[in-house]
Amino acid sequence: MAKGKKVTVIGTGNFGSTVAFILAMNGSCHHVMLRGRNYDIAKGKALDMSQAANAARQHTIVKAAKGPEDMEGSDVVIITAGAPRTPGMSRDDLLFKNADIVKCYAREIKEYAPDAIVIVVSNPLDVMTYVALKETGFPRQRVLGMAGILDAARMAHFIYEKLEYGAGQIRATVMGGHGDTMVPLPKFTTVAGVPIEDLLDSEEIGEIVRKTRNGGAEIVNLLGNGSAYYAPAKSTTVMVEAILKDTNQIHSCAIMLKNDYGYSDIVSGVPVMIGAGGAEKVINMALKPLQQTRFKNSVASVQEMVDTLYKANFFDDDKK
Ligand SMILES: NC(=O)c1ccc[n+]([C@@H]2O[C@H](COP(=O)([O-])OP(=O)(O)OC[C@H]3O[C@@H](n4cnc5c(N)ncnc54)[C@H](O)[C@@H]3O)[C@@H](O)[C@H]2O)c1
Repeated sequence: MAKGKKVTVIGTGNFGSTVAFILAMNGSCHHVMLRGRNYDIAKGKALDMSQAANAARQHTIVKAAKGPEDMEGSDVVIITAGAPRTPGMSRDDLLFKNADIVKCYAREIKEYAPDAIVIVVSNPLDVMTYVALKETGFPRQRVLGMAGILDAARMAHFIYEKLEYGAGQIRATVMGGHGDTMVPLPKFTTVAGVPIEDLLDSEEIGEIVRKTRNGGAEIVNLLGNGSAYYAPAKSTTVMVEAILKDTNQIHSCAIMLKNDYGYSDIVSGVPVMIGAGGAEKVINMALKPLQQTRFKNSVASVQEMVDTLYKANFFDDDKK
């Protein structure tokens, strides 16, 4: 009998719990394994979600992992564990703290789920994806970061706010790193196939681009404690389902670049065809000179953080 699909979610905070819940509600896979620091909390959430799956008439069973060995047989592993930035903590402090967390879980994945496709969501996203790739030693096809789908969804929302029509029909495209230097691409954005450049003037589009870049921070400021998780979690499950269903659809994801857009050995967000093998293909689009410059700046900001890790001898294999 063919085995059912299994997805492990590492981290049972807001993001991890919501990802697991959506997978259970959609019946996206047979098993969801929740791996958290506190087994009782993971178990309580797993029971709650399994019971919700029954209410939703879905077959998905959610379980709590007692240890890393419970990741065995995972088709997909999602890393959501990450410490929040606390008062007095510098950006670099957070970088090292989360890099340590991702390193630790990446090594567990390498040992216990060596065939899995890894999706990283912990921030700073592009650097954490880089760390997961280096520490698992997996091919780049099997280590992806989630950000572009979320950033595109945010851009689509702000376009809808401006137009007041077309909700659900807006296809936005965002490239580059997940942060202030992300590159929203109005040129590749449409409403039911109509280019937004035909529907909005350049000032309106500029405002949408600024709002998209600030989309995460806006929610952080409103919540006062913690960051967004509904749209991020939904965006992550889009990637998981593309893998499990082998859709070969194109989504913007963070991936190690290999002669893509003129860059290599650095992670950034680009359009990727996702299927059963993970990133089946990177799609190289023709960018305008201004878009090329913005993408270059975005790559440079990720490179700076990666260089900080190398300078501190963070990687055991410290030859770059
Ligand atoms: N990629 C994106 O677009 C995106 C969007 C939103 C949030 N995020 C990131 O996702 C991550 C999780 O967000 P959240 O809202 O779930 O946060 P949260 O605070 O609700 O949960 C964090 C989780 O990480 C675990 N954790 C914290 N420190 C740990 C440590 N030292 N070792 C092991 N586990 C540890 C916690 O136990 C908890 O399960 C954060 O890094 C956040 O910045 C990314």
